[in-house]
Amino acid sequence: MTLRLYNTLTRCKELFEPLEPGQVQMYCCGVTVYDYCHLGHARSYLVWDMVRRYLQWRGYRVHYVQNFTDIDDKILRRAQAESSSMQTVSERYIAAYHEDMARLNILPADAYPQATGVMPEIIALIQSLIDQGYAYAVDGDVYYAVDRFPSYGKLSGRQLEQMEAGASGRVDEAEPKKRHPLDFALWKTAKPEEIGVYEPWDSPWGKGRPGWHIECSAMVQQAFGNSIDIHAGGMDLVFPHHENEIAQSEAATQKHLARYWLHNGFVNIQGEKMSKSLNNFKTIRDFLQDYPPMVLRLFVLQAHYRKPIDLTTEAITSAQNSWKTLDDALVAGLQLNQSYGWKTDDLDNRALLDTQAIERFEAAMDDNFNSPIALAVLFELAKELILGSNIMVHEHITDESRVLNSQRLEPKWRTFINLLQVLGLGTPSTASRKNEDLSADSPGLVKDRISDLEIAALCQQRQAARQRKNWAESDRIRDHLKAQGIALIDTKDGETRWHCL
Ligand SMILES: Nc1ncnc2c1ncn2[C@@H]1O[C@H](COP(=O)(O)OP(=O)(O)OP(=O)(O)O)[C@@H](O)[C@H]1O
Ligand SMILES: [Zn+2]
Repeated sequence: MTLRLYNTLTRCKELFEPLEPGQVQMYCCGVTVYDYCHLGHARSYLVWDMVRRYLQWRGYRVHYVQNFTDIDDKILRRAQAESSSMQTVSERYIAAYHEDMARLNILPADAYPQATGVMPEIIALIQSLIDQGYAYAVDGDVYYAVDRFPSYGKLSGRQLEQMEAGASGRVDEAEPKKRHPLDFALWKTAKPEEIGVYEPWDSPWGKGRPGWHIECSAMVQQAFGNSIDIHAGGMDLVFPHHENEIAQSEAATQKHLARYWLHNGFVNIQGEKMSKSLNNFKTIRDFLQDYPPMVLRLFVLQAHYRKPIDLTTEAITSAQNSWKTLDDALVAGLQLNQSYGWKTDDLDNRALLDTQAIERFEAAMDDNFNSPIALAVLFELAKELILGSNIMVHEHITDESRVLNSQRLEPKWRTFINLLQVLGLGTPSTASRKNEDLSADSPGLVKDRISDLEIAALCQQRQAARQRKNWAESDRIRDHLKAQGIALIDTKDGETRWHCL
C-alpha cells in the first residue's frame, strides 16, 4: 500500500497510515441546509465520494460520517423571511440534499448527525473547555479564548500575533463581549427577535444556541472518539472552521483531532468562488435539467481535486464528450459481451482484470487521488472496446481472430467496468428503465449485489433464450433476478424493462 495524500496540516504529501490497520475513519463537513445545493457543493461531495470509493477499492473499511448544519444564522434568516421555523427550512433542504446526491451516484454516509441532535454533547464539550480555562462565559454567551491554545493557527499557517496585529484596534461591534478579536462564539444567547423561529436550548449559560464550529467537534467525538484518520472539507473551511475545530477538540482531549486534513478546491465562476452570497451559483437541479449526472461527475474528476475549476462552456463540453466516449464503450462492451458470451457473475474477480491498466490507474490514484490521470486509463480502455466491437461486426473476420479478439478484450472490459465503479461513474438504480437504456447508466450498483451491467447481460441472455423458445431458461433467469431483488416486465412491443423490488 503506497497511497500518499496531501495533508493541509503538514503541507506535504504523506504516506497514508490509518490509526487502525484496514479501517478508515473519515469525517466530512456537510452543508448548511438553508437552500438547494449548487455545483460548488456538488464538487465537494463528489470528491469525497471518489476518495471513499478508492479507499474501499484499496481494501479499507471506510466509516464515513457527514453532518448537516441545521442551526445557523443563514437558516434563521431564511426562516424569518418565510415566516416559518429553522426546523422547517432545514428539513426541506436536507431532503433536497439527499435527492441531489443520489442522482450524482454519491454513496450515502454511514451517519448524518445534525447539530440539533447532539445538543447534550455540545453543551458538555463547551463546559469542559470552560473548566479547563479555554473558554469564558459573558452574559449568556460563551467564547473560545484563542490565546489560550498555543498552536492556534497551525492548520492555516497563520500566526496569532500577525492576525492580532491585523485586527488591532478593531472592535467587533457585533460581539463586543469578546476579550480578543479572534475569539469565537461557542454559545450564543437567544435574542428576542429570534423567538418563534427556533426553540432555544437550555444550557448552564442560559437559553440559546451553539456556534457553528463546536458542532463538528462534538459530532466527531460522538461518532468516533477523540481522533480520526481523515477530516475533509472545502478550502474555505481551513480557516476559521477547521482551525477552530482543532482548537476546541484538541484543547478538550489533548489528542490530535485528525491525522490527515484534506481540502477540495473551488468551483469558480470567472475566477470567483461559486457561492450563494455572491449570487453566481447554479444549482445541481438546474444543471441536471440540461445534462446527465455523469457529465457533472466528469467535470469534477477531470481536474485534480485540490485545484480550482472554472465553470465554462468548454469545460462542460469536454465533460460531455468524455461521458459520450465512456457511454459508447459501455454499449460496445455490452455488444461484445453478448456476442462472445463472457461470464458476468464474477465481475469483481480481480484475478481476471488487466493488470497493467490496474497498475497505472492505482499509481495515479495513489498519488494524492490524481483522477485526471486515472481517467486517462479508462479512456484508453474505452477506445479499445469501441474498436474491438467494430472489428467483431466486420464481416471478413476469421474464427481465429474472433477468439483472439475475445481473449484480448475480456479483461479490458472487466477492468473498465470495475474502474468506472471506483470513480462512481454510473447512476444508482432508479425506479424503472428500459433494457436497452442500461448502457447509458451502467454500471451503478443495485442493492450492493448486482450491477446494472450484469442485469443487462442477463436480460439479453433471457431474450436470446426466448427467441429460441427456451421458456425454462427464460424463467430461470427471471427467477434468478427476482431473488436478487430485480423484477422484469415484458412489454407488448417486445422490450424488457426492469425495476428494483
Ligand atoms: N464553490 C465551491 N467550490 C467547492 N466547494 C465548495 C464551494 N462552495 C462551497 N463548497 C464546499 O461545500 C461544503 C458545504 O458548504 P457550506 O454549506 O458551508 O456552503 P458555503 O461555503 O457557505 O457556500 P454558500 O455560501 O454558497 O452556501 C463545504 O465543504 C464548502 O467548502
Ligand atoms: Zn465542520
